[in-house]
Amino acid sequence: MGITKRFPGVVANRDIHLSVEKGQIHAIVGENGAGKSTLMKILYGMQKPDEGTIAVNGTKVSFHSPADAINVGIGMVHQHFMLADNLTVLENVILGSEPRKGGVGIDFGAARKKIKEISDSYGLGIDPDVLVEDIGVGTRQRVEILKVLYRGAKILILDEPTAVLVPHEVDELFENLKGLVREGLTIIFISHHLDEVLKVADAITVIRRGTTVASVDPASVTARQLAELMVGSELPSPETRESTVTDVVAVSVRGLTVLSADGRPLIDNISFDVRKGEVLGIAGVEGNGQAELVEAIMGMRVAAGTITLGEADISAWPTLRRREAGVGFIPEDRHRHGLLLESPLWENRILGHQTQKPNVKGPWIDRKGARADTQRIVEEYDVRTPGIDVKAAALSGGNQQKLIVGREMSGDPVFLIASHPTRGVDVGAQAAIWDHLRHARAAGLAVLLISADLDELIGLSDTLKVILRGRMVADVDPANVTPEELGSAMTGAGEAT
Ligand SMILES: Nc1ncnc2c1ncn2[C@@H]1O[C@H](COP(=O)(O)OP(=O)(O)OP(=O)(O)O)[C@@H](O)[C@H]1O
Repeated sequence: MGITKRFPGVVANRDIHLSVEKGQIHAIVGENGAGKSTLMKILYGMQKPDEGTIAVNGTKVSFHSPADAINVGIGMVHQHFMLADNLTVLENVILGSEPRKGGVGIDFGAARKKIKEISDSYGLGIDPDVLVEDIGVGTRQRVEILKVLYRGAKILILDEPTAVLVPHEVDELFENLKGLVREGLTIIFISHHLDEVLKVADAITVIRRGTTVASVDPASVTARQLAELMVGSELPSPETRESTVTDVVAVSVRGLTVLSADGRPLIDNISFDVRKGEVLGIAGVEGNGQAELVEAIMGMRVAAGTITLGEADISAWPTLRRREAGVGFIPEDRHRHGLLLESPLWENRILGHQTQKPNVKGPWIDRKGARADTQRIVEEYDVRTPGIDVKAAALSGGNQQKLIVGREMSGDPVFLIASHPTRGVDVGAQAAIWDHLRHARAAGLAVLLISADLDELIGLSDTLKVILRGRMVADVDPANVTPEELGSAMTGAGEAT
């Protein structure tokens, strides 16, 4: 009640009132920077509010750390899974809260029994003894949920839980969530996917500019009305109408192969062309080689095969030289590869572009040029920030993403690798990014698009390929495929063997 949280120059939460009923699925929606994550971090003890109170089951609580939140039954499932691949499900689940046997040693038997009980009673279908590296994305997410339940959570906070799932996994997740609330648990989740919110939520709270602006009954609103409540704009569509594909090959990849440390092919003999004015979409369940493909093309990973940009064989070039030759890169992990979180926005504008205009004049960094161009990106891409001197860490996730997209589309790249370009951005910003991509494409940009948002992938792509276990296994016509059909192709259903 009355939660307020200030950061220098911003009020992230202003007198927020949120009341979540036990046994319900409660969705939190709002545009980028509205204050959703801040509110969830406060509820999970990661941040302290400046004002306001939290009550759980009628009792006022005060959190100093997530441990305090867990103690009163609040658990959080983060968007980025935090599981160790080389451990089993059981080892991952008990990590940090291992049951002890007689004071020494871990009581694996007790842990296994408890995991089985939780899995059975909520229908999660989890085998405690498999290695995490051998299970798919949907199962990993259920393991994350189980991990939180194992610690006694009765209220689960999920941050954009469907971002990495294919359609049938989304349906499964929703079934699981419904099962959890039937057993009396409570779910709070953040999502930018309004149609999904309407499908699964019992109640919706809309946050705008730091404060709660509406509590909505999902049965009585449409996705369009919800979008209007959030951002005051209409729901966009990614659809690309006219083709701008030319005959000129911008990028040609031949026989690209990437091996793992133990010699397994992560990318197996992949070849394709991207022509000027073409968006080549790659559909695949996360972890099927997309990351390695992109890193190989960017020169961040050793690979066999050839990559030709225009007339030049760039296969042996370092990353910076590839960028200088006109390759733009919107990375999947914006924190690891996209931004220096502790540096101000204008320095982040220079990152990866430190040898290019407007960031340099002769041999020197041109601070004035970089600052002016950062200001331009902030305006053109609607990056909500108190200024260009704040640290990148101070921006909300969606606004960080807009900054990266703006930077990578600057300087007229000839080839853009866009990995999940609109992940975490709200519907309004998504429409703006789609427009920028379409314009650049019409002007001749070649784009390699990787996205878990299948509507986006189908809508923007001129050509669409499916990647599975490091190989391109199918070509799909984006004009005639539904997200459900594409989802099945991605999981290998119907794959000719
Ligand atoms: N550590 C921080 N320091 C300074 N400002 C911050 C910090 N964290 C968040 N903010 C600011 O608080 C506001 C709310 O951010 P928050 O991350 O809660 O938004 P959000 O609704 O989760 O957005 P998104 O959908 O983009 O993830 C934003 O203006 C953001 O810039």
